[in-house]
Amino acid sequence: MIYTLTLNPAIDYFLQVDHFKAGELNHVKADRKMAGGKGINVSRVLQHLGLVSKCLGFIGGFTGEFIKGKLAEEGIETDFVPVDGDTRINVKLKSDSETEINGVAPQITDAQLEALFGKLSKLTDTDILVLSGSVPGTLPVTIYKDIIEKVSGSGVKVVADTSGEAFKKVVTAKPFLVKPNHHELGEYFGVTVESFDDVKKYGKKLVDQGIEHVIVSMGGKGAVYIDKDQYLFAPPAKGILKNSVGAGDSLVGGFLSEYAISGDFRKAFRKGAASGSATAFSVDLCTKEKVEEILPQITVTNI
Ligand SMILES: Nc1ncnc2c1ncn2[C@@H]1O[C@H](COP(=O)(O)OP(=O)(O)OP(=O)(O)O)[C@@H](O)[C@H]1O
Ligand SMILES: O=P(O)(O)OC[C@@]1(O)O[C@H](CO)[C@@H](O)[C@@H]1O
Repeated sequence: MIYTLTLNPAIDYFLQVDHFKAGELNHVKADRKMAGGKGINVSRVLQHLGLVSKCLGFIGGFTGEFIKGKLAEEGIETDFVPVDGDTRINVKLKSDSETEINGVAPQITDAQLEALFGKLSKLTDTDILVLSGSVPGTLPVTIYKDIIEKVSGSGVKVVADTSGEAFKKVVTAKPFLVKPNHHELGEYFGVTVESFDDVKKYGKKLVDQGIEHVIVSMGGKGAVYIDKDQYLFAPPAKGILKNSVGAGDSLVGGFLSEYAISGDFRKAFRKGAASGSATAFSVDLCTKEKVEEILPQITVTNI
């Protein structure tokens, strides 16, 4: 079973405003509320691509009820730890440019954290655990590292997709796979990562630190896969950008949808890249039909 852990889920509140002006009254032309948070997005993509997964994490309040309802409507399994406060709302403002304002997490108590550890202790070597997104302020920034250390005896494969300090800490626990974007990779090493050579150089440094598989996503420039033997490039598909929110999660979801079945990294990387582009060209996260339409455009090459 694939488990996704979203410590900090959100309602993603998309607002369309014509020519947004800061400091003035703006009227919304259209809006949309989605169940969001990186791990939840991975589970939704897996569901769209025909794979079962289970969402773990902390959820609370009226916003949490909304998210649970949306996931139930889609038939996605969940096993959240309830918390007292309201799960956050993240504003995704689409106007002449895209602006994101991500909300603040509710309080998480020691007992609630223990309840999560209890669930994670049941995972086995046939499972994959995806750790995705930001860490709520009331949890230690080492939490993903702590989780990997706690589950390491079980043989569960851990995928990590986070940023900032949490990424720095989780890397030291050597997850099976990490998926930074090129900005996050640069931030980790204190450099600017722009070119493919930069991505290869710094991605390989993560492999040398003991991470078996590294995927660096580069938005509209595609993605690079690195392990100890090879560098692979997946180009972006051609299309009209509708929504970049969740493209990275779709890459992870698409990758796992193939890897969990065939164990073939090259095929999985291709499917992940197609899924990322499919989401970029969709209003919501990618569908199976959209991914299949895009797959022929993605030829993975050794670079
Ligand atoms: N404009 C685009 N055109 C084509 N493909 C895209 C575009 N944007 C993203 N993709 C595809 O999706 C993948 C993931 O995108 P990106 O690098 O933006 O992820 P991210 O920064 O982790 O995003 P998020 O955090 O919003 O999920 C890219 O590697 C690429 O394959
Ligand atoms: O604040 P975090 O946890 O880093 O990111 C959360 C988030 O921006 O990431 C997802 C897209 O990847 C959205 O669904 C969600 O709003």
